[in-house]
Amino acid sequence: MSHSITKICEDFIQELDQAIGVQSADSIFVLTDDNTRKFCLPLVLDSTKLKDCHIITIPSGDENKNIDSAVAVWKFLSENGATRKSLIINLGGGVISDIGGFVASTFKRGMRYINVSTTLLGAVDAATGGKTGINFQGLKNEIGVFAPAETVLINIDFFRTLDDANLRSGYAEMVKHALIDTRAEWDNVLKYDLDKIDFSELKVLLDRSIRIKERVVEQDPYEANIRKALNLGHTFGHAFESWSYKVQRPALHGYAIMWGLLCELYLSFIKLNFPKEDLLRLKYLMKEYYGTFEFSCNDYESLFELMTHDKKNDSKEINFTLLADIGEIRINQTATKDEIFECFDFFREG
Ligand SMILES: NC(=O)c1ccc[n+]([C@@H]2O[C@H](COP(=O)([O-])OP(=O)(O)OC[C@H]3O[C@@H](n4cnc5c(N)ncnc54)[C@H](O)[C@@H]3O)[C@@H](O)[C@H]2O)c1
Ligand SMILES: O=C(O)C(=O)C[C@@H](O)[C@H](O)[C@H](O)COP(=O)(O)O
Ligand SMILES: [Zn+2]
Repeated sequence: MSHSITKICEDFIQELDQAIGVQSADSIFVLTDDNTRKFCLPLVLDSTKLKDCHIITIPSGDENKNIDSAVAVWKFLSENGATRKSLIINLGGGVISDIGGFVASTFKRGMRYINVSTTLLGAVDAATGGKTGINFQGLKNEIGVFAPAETVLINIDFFRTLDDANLRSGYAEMVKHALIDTRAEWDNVLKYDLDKIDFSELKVLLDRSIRIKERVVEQDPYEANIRKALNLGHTFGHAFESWSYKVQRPALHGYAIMWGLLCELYLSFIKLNFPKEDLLRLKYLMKEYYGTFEFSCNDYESLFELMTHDKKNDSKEINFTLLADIGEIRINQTATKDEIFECFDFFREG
């Protein structure tokens, strides 16, 4: 699998025109959700390359990252003459790039796609690296394929219409990237002031954060080994996220991952001696900006059951990526049910 370079654009329309131009597509489909149709599409349509494009819109939100949305997009492509030489432009956050990438890579066994990431989370993480897919039966990304975008374009200006919650959600994946990288990057990311969003500072951090992901994906595109580092926080995090929809208290992906990171750094602390002061720094950040997720000990079994579906698992054991220190990645770690429940206790202690 070859990897595209993710670009933070200086002149977005010029870069978009160029990215579309090199594809020589026979027709172009722009996939949006309700919000990106309203906030982002008008700017994108300034591209002369898009004057005859088809626009497909699906409802926003992770609850719509499902087979019904995929079917709606496949149907639209089929009824509007899409061929293998057509191009999809995914204009949106992680939900749009995950579904759009999945639909593109399966329609007629594969058409090309470009991600134009309009959320911080999409820009720092989801749009890059070729993981595509949909949720299924209450499980995150249960169905999907690895299929990279031709190009990933980021226009920081799109982030200006994001609310604080979605900025924080994206920042959580930047925290994850810093944790698997270096202490210097961890310090830099923690210094960023979430109370006063400065977009030019964010751009510098974002660029470095994307490169952390790109370096990992380059080494192991199909997650056979080191790419599992990018899943730090997700064994617990995806269980929290799935559970949040079950109990009708939906949590944004990045919030669930921040909660998952706290549990997994605690597990790292008890099993690998991860530094307590860094665990507490993360706990402080979480409490200040992400709040907590309420559940009781009666819910432990259900959360545990969700963790048994993690894609990193290869037997009856649950697979974690843990850290011995900042940047000291230990993949393929396991934990007993008692240890996992101890993490839930620690999380609920507040
Ligand atoms: N494939 C991967 O490697 C990968 C990595 C991380 C996360 N993900 C997936 O990404 C998804 C989360 O991504 P997300 O946080 O971008 O979610 P999202 O795509 O749902 O976007 C969040 C919200 O912001 C709205 N929005 C998007 N752009 C906007 C803009 N510019 N202005 C105003 N509103 C805007 C959306 O409509 C939505 O309501 C999850 O499904 C997660 O599983 C995938
Ligand atoms: O790119 C990766 O690899 C990741 O794990 C990035 C994660 O942030 C992302 O949430 C991903 O979708 C999780 O994948 P999954 O394989 O655990 O479903
Ligand atoms: Zn994630």
